[in-house]
Amino acid sequence: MAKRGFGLNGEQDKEGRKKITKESFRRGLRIFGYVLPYKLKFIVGLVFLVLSSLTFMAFPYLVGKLFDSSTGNASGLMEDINMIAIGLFVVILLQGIFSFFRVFFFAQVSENAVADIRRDLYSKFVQLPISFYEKRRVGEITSRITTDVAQVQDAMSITLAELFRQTTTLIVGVAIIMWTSIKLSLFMLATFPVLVALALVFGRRIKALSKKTQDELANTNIIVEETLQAINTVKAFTNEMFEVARYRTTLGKAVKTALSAAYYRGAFITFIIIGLFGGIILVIWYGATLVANGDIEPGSLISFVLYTVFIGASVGGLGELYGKVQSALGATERILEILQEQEEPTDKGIRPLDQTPKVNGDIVYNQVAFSYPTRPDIQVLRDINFSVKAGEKIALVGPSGAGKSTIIQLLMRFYDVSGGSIAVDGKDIREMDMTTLRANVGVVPQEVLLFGGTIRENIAYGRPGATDSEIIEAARKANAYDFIMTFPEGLDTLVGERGIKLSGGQRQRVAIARAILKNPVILILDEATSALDSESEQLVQQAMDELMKGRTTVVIAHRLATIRKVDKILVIDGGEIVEEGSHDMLSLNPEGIYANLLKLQFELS
Ligand SMILES: Nc1ncnc2c1ncn2[C@@H]1O[C@H](COP(=O)(O)OP(=O)(O)OP(=O)(O)O)[C@@H](O)[C@H]1O
Repeated sequence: MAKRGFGLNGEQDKEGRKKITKESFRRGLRIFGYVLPYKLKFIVGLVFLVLSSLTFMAFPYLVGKLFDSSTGNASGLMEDINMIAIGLFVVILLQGIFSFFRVFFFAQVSENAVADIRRDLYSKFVQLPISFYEKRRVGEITSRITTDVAQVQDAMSITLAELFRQTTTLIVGVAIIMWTSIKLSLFMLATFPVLVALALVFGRRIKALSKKTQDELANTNIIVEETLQAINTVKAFTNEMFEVARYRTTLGKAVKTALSAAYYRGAFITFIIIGLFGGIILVIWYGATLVANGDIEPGSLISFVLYTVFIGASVGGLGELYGKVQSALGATERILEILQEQEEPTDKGIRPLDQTPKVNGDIVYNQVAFSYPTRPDIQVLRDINFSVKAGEKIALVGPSGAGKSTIIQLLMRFYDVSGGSIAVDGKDIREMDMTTLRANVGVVPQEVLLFGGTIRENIAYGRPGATDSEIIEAARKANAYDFIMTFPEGLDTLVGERGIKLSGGQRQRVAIARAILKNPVILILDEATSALDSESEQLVQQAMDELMKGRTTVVIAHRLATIRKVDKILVIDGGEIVEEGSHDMLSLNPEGIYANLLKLQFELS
């Protein structure tokens, strides 16, 4: 299936950066809706930002005056060296204090706002329909909640403040130097910013190359991971040397890119030393001639040079920030795109299962046709007609890929039918409340995935809030209690990635216990394809029989021996019902697919 990336429209580059246009900026600002609840703190942070930026600008001025007073060129308050030095300390102290509060308040705003964004994204994720996930890679989706949100957080806390600080430095700095000496300012502005801009371009190239180096190194790691994970296969095919050669080739590429990055890095350092410092020397040289001619005071030259460095740094900083703003806009756009997706019409409140209305359990499929949204060109089901009365049990059998799982996915409204209708208790499920529908259906899937946590939590997932005795009762009925009690921690045994690994049959019994606890009217049993050993199989089967009692049940059967007792068997092939009837009836038709499947399984076993 073709997976499609998302959020990367024509205007975004490979790294997800967005061109800054008026429109993209306007849209990007929408994310600031999340700042609104914290606007007071944001404004306080902004005030501290202004204060810290302005005090910062007083520093070069005072240093110049300090120099002037030492050479007797100052007058008034600025005559006293000690006073100026104290003034400098005060400036630095204030700057330090202001910066602390700026960081403190902005962090409060960004941390809270970002947590709100994450919460909304996650809540959106779990409520989006399955079809949303079919079109996207999980990695891409999770990166919305991790990388993209982190970028927005950066933008709210650091980038915004830096943008403001650098712009103030630039504007106020240029105004002050202009006021100090127009001639020297024009000279400086004609040289220094150009050099800084050049350094910026240079820096970008280096960054791109280091990224390429990292990507190539990552490629070499993929080989290591792949081969080590499949080391048995590598050895079985005696492909050790083939893998070594493959690794060596990719490693060679990474070294080549790393070296060319190093070449640029070296050149960059040379450029900084010669170019940028050369630029400063030029400014000092021209300034010194102005001092010699009596055009400006020596102290002013010192302030001037300091302002020049500040201005240069802010020009460089703004260039960096431009890239960051672009990335943040791209990230914002991708986040907003998800937040605007249409979610499933499920209940938004938490309603306990026992307060959900119960259905009767009559199911009718009427001329159901279906194509998956990702593959509208392939018709997976056509003209499916069958009915199951409340409490009846039916089985779906047929070759792999026939459409059995699809039929039951439609019952849970993971997808809507493309044609025809499915009714429960005579009502089209599209008109039913989705939460009520799903709350009435219990599933024991083919591949049981347990959540990381205890066995108790995993069983209780069937009905959050179930009491201990209910959980134990469910585990007993599911034939799971005995094996659970063989673990020293019993129900508190951890399963999942960091816990104990349960066998296929054990996992199934936990899933059955979960379903028993849910106590659904309609039950879907998707038999495991992988064979269980006969003892485990018997325990699972007993548990399933217990679970089926009194429920409308649809079994997807792989082992025909288990479905002799069902009321009706539907044989599915190529998306259609090709045979229908009881076991006794179908097995009597020697030409029939069911009879043949039976024969085949009998011969195999
Ligand atoms: N999410 C999906 N997107 C697109 N096509 C799908 C999707 N899931 C299944 N299909 C296709 O639909 C057809 C029916 O698949 P389905 O899983 O319903 O078969 P099945 O009878 O349950 O098979 P099995 O017994 O192997 O589980 C197959 O051709 C499959 O490739």
